[in-house]
Amino acid sequence: MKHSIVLLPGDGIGPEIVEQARLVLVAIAERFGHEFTFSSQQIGGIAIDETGDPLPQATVDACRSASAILLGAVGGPKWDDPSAKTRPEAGLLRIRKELGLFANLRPIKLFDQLADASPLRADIVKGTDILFFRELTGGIYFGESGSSGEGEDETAFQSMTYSRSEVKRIVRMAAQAARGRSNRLTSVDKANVLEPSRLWRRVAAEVMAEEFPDVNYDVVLVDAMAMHLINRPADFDVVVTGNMFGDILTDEASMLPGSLGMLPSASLGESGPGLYEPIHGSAPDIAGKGVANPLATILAAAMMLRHSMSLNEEADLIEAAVAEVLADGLRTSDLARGDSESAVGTEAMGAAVVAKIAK
Ligand SMILES: NC(=O)C1=CN([C@@H]2O[C@H](COP(=O)(O)OP(=O)(O)OC[C@H]3O[C@@H](n4cnc5c(N)ncnc54)[C@H](O)[C@@H]3O)[C@@H](O)[C@H]2O)C=CC1
Ligand SMILES: CC(C)CC(=O)C(=O)O
Ligand SMILES: [Mg+2]
Repeated sequence: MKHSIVLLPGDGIGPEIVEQARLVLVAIAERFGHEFTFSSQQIGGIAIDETGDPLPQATVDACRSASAILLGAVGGPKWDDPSAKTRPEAGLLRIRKELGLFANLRPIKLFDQLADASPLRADIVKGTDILFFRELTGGIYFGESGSSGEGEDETAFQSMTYSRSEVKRIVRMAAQAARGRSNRLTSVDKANVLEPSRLWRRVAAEVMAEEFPDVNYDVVLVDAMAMHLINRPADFDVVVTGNMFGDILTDEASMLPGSLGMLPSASLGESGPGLYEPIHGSAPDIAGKGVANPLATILAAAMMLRHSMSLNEEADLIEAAVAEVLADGLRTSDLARGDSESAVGTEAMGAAVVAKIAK
């Protein structure tokens, strides 16, 4: 089968990890006789440097006509000047909005082989298998913002807005997914304080009562959820929440499997190409050192095969290959926990996964 894949390597470790995922996709194509074509486009800081725009029109055009998009990460200290006209992160927010990618799926799944990699006790993290649905094109990240005044009077604001239809579509998608899993959905909000959360809670309850009465449904406040996640993670199945809460809770949840470097995500809309990326950022502290963990991006490539191309066997094979390399004892330094001497680098980890697929 033919598929065109747009690569958006971005900044920092982005190019290093996307290259390993590309090599894994090449191995899949060879083994199964598919034809994947790759086209690299610019986004983020590198795009600002080259074109002045973190999301050049050529990138948007290429993404629109692709089968799927694989992104590394954007951002870094070079572009952090608070007075700059634009930022790398604006490019990522815009591509999500332009393509209507309102649902960000972030699976938090434990590899048994990594039970010792989590900073939490093995008996707590055991059995963790959560699928987060983070709303991705609304909420505070897209709210009206501005600043005024000077000196001690200087003030800045960013508003949080959610509409009925935005809540409905993400809750529906999450509830559908719950039906295919353990039939449990938890909605996370801050309805005790925030008006958009109160709308979220009301609309979510309506959708669940009217369309999904068979799904076990509950609601949890976001501050309590932050605690429950590290206290009893195995109690959750599908979780649906807003843009910022989902962003923060999933970085926290990355400590359950042991590292931010292990968590992939899929950003999907009603139709059109999906965008796949690790949940982490551009990790400027390790960029260029060849030590970044490529597994989150490789697992994002597996999600791409499953969700955008219906290549389930191929996706399963990538996930099995990752499990096998971990069973063989391979660890990048983020997973090595105090034993970074024996850790392998980005390329060695990617090559090990490729070898399992090619065999
Ligand atoms: N989707 C994206 O493109 C995102 C971009 N960012 C941007 O990334 C830049 C850095 O942000 P940070 O707060 O440092 O978050 P980060 O996620 O880049 O890094 C946090 C920590 O995790 C480590 N880490 C992340 N990914 C890793 C991997 N694959 N292997 C090993 N270690 C890994 C880093 O070395 C760092 O110590 C900022 O400019 C931020 O805006 C942040 C989050 C998401
Ligand atoms: C715009 C991004 C930097 C937000 C983020 O941290 C994420 O999507 O994980
Ligand atoms: Mg984030």
